[in-house]
Amino acid sequence: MSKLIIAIPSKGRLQENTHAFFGRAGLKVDQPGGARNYRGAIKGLHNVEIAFLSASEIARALSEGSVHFGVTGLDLVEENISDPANNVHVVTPLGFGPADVVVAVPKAWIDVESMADLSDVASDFRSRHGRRLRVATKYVNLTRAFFARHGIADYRIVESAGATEGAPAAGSAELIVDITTTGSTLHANNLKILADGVMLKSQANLVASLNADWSVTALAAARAILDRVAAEEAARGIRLVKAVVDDRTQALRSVSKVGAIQRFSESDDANRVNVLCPKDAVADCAQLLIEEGADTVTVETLDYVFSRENPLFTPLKEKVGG
Ligand SMILES: Nc1ncnc2c1ncn2[C@@H]1O[C@H](COP(=O)(O)OP(=O)(O)OP(=O)(O)O)[C@@H](O)[C@H]1O
Ligand SMILES: O=P(O)(O)OC[C@H]1O[C@H](OP(=O)(O)OP(=O)(O)O)[C@H](O)[C@@H]1O
Ligand SMILES: [Mg+2]
Repeated sequence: MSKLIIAIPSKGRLQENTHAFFGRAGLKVDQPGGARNYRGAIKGLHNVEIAFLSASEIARALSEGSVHFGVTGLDLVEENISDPANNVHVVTPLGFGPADVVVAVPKAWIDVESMADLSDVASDFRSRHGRRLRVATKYVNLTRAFFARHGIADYRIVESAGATEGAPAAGSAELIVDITTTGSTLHANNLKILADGVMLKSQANLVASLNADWSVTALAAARAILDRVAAEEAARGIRLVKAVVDDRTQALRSVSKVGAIQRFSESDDANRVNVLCPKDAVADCAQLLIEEGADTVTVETLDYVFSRENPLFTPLKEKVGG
């Protein structure tokens, strides 16, 4: 029996939000011995083991199949995993860690605004200087693919491990490809993003490895985790709306137009309605119920909405067999 292994960021900007994400799903990540212990557990789930890794190590572990699930940035999935479509399955985006991978050039290049302009500069540069334009980046694979798509071949990649934005000023490259969120690092280094130079819009994702050992035990644990995650996700978009109306059947028909549905049959009071309503339609739903005779309509937020069909688990199960 092999446990389900989940890799979560041990440091960096995704760490805190990852703990919060599992917490919202009612899953408490335990790191016995504190931040220096690289193995942990989830309280109450005995067939789950947590591996604490850096965000880029998580992408590699998913690719190898040494972990079943990982939380990491889409940029790292696309950069560090060859043929991601056949090696990993993106379970769900997590709504945090937004960042764009972009092509940025010195602001002083006033007539370079697009990838087409850059293409011209690259050819000119080569004939004028007898060497190729240098692009500093750690996103080597993403850069190659993106530049090829724009027909740019006259360039050379200078691999950069950190402080990439400093490369043009330091003279080690002419332009860069890097990740940005607020843009303040680019701005501080007098760089601008090309108009069509956004290569990838990234955020943190829950990702499954297709190469891991998906034993019956691991798959059952995955289902338990994804049930909670899906239930929490569903609850965030839904409100419980309650009212007493003149005619329940007619009221339910009316609110079904805004997507509200009755989930529980009430035998006690023939005029009471309890409906689950999409969050954005709550005001319309309340209005319709008042038209159906309600004096008061109350709206409650929910912690979880569990369903027999799990939209996160079903596609995973299809991919890993089981
Ligand atoms: N402003 C940002 N800059 C860089 N990365 C960001 C930003 N916002 C979100 N991210 C995401 O966080 C991921 C990890 O970045 P972070 O710098 O936190 O990790 P790290 O601790 O440097 O990890 P590693 O040592 O593996 O590089 C990025 O790959 C990206 O997906
Ligand atoms: O657009 P901004 O909001 O300014 O953020 C972008 C910067 O943040 C990241 O560096 P990080 O701080 O992670 O340092 P690192 O390169 O050492 O990982 C990234 O590599 C950029 O340099
Ligand atoms: Mg970083």
